[in-house]
Amino acid sequence: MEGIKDMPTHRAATPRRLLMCPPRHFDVRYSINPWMEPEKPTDTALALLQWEQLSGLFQELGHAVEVIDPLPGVPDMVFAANGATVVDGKVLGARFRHVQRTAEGPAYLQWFIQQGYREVLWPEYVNEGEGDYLTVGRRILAGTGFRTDPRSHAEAQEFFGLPVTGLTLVNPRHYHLDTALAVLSDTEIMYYPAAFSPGSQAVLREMFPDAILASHEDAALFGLNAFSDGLNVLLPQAAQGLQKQLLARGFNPIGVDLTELLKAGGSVKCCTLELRA
Ligand SMILES: CN(C)C(=N)NCCC[C@H](N)C(=O)O
Repeated sequence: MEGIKDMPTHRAATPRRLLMCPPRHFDVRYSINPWMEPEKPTDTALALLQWEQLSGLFQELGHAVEVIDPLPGVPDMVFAANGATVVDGKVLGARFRHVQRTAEGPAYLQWFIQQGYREVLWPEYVNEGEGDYLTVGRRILAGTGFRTDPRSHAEAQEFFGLPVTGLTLVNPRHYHLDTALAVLSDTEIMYYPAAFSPGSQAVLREMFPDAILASHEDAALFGLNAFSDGLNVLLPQAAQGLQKQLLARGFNPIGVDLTELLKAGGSVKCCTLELRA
């Protein structure tokens, strides 16, 4: 079995600080990704209930959850992961590709300023926060292809002073990096190879030869939109195959029902912005 002897036998959760935004104004009124079908009904109360269950679970697991108030008129603001990228207490603001989400960038940035964050950058180029920037140990993986401008990758590298590796997404159903790849620990990831260009697949194989590879079925169920604290991995309930793979590697997979939010193309990770001190 590939590299199994090198895998950690004892895993531990580390407490995190997370920012979330309740979906009080949740709706699907426009379509900017293939998951969004505005003609289908949505249930805001159910979205809020599912979100509260996720937030409650994080707290039961020992994580601190901060909350930003949702603005009316921007129903996708629930997807806090898109609101910024925070590493070493530095905040790279988000500049959205689509006009429907433009107001979210300044709203999130203002929250950080009000909270006393001092190193805050309003970006020059489009980037959709942790939707496309995922931190693995002291490296950052950066998506492009649908949302984040590739020129933003150099901007992020310069701002954070950490190596940034660009990865190109090629399948519109995986329009953000965190729909196709999840970070499990400081050295481990899981991903869906077919979501990436051939060159980016080769880069991922080179960097993470022992990564968990998701099946087409699990990736299509948004199974890679997951949050890990190093032990517990919260992911969409339906992604059963990934849950088995995670168990076999010593993680504790926890299935979560966020089906209402999935109507807008988001799930566990999308709702969760990690505030890295
Ligand atoms: C992984 N993350 C953060 C996300 N995938 N975010 C969900 C964004 C959904 C929104 N309707 C959009 O299309 O922007």
